[in-house]
Amino acid sequence: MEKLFESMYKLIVETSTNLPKDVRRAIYEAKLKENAGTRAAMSLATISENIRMADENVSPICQDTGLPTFKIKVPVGVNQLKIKEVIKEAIAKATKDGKLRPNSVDSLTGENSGDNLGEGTPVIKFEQWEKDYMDVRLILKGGGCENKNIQYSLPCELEGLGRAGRDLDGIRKCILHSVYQAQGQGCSAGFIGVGIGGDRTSGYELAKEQLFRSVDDVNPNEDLRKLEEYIMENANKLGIGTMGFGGETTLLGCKIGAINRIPASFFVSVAYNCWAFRRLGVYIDPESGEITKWLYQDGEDVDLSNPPANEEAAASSDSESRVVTLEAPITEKQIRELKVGDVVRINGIIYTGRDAIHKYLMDHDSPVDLNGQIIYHCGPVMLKDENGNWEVKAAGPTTSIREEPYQGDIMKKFGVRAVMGKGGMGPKTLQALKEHGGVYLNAIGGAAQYYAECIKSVEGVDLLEFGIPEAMWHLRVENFTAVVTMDSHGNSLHEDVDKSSLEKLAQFKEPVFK
Ligand SMILES: O=C(O)C[C@H](O)C(=O)O
Ligand code: SF4
Repeated sequence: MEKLFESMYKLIVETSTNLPKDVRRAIYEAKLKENAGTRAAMSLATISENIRMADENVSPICQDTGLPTFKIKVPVGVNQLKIKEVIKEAIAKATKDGKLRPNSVDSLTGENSGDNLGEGTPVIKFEQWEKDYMDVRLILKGGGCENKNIQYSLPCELEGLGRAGRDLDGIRKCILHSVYQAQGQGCSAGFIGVGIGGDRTSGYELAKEQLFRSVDDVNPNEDLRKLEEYIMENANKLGIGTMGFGGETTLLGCKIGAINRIPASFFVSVAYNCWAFRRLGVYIDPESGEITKWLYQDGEDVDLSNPPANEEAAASSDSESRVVTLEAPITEKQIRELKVGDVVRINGIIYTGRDAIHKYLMDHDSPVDLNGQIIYHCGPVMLKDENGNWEVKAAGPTTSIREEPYQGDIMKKFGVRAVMGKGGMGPKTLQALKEHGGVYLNAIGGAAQYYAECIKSVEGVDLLEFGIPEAMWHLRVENFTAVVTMDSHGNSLHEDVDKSSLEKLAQFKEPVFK
């Protein structure tokens, strides 16, 4: 198996940088459905451009590597311990090469291991089979969408939908609800894997297993096939859309599996995956360790640049949008002029800050003067070049709602005028934006290459002891584009989309599957 290391390294790099063909086709279909000039069309154009750039740069599609998870089938007698060792080496090398973000963090101390290895990381699961080759699959599922996974215990009461009973119709309601509750926070439009039955653990396992099905396969179980079709058709009527900006496509794929349960339990488990659905697979010759076939790469190759990604035209033809240039330090007057729907282009310095920084700033001084500044919720992939200078390899936004308990207080304490991330924030932040004079800017989640290109230099870093993703990076940007989705006048696009999608959800209250 002397070629196994090379094969595993290739699988990891391809999975992180090259979106599979079946996923590309689903995104292409979504693009065709959106009207030119809408925020959804503009976001999908950015996403498409990002996919192209990741390919070209052989760099991560999204900065979040997730918890790399391998599912491996081996012929009887193949040494699984050896395979595990080789995979770990390949993961460490891919991290060192900037193809993965160091993402393995000690849960108690917060220390980042730096190489994606540690207790429980990566996840490697084996099964034996009768075939004479190995099947190795890898999924890189990021944290934002992982946090939107949900498990229902039937019977239950669901917002908008009422009672969900222990039958196919109750399952239908849970799945629709799972899409509603994710809103844009898991970087919609998403793919869902649903597991019916099992216990809390095996139910989630089954849900994740569904994500390894090809997007365009057909469920062999007739009831589940009908349910998958129903969900695809109707979840897309919720109007959540790309990034939760509203639009025609909210869901790109739905795969459902069922296993037995015990009489007292009835779980419906949903694994939500963002549009950056990075999962690939290979067949491996167990003698040489060589790749004999790539999976998910059959079928038509779509051209995602078609229709062309003309963002400028899209932004200006949207009657709601004006384009405003921002450069810190920003005054309260400038901020109060911004309204939900405005497109901003940022030039100058922005500072990253995510979970560790927000917690830290609550009871410490800031290492830099944040008065009038912009905080970017982002945990980038960074590498040092041969001269010892930091280079940005990927830098899309992270889910902002995690900072909800801190954000308003921090803006007021330090005079921050704008925070940028994705998925929006809640009522506490909205209130603070109003009182203090601030805005929330929504960048396109997962567009890590697209934004990395807007970063012209790394001017400094503080609190690097928190690890690369959690440090405060000082970034000089040019034409960094985002949309105002919460303003200083009490308006929130996220609140509006949540409300209208809940109303739409209620239209699915009546039984469909008897
Ligand atoms: O950790 C990140 O960079 C982002 C995360 O995947 C998220 O969606 O919030
Ligand atoms: S930032 Fe968005 S696209 Fe990237 S892993 Fe998180 S949920 Fe997925």
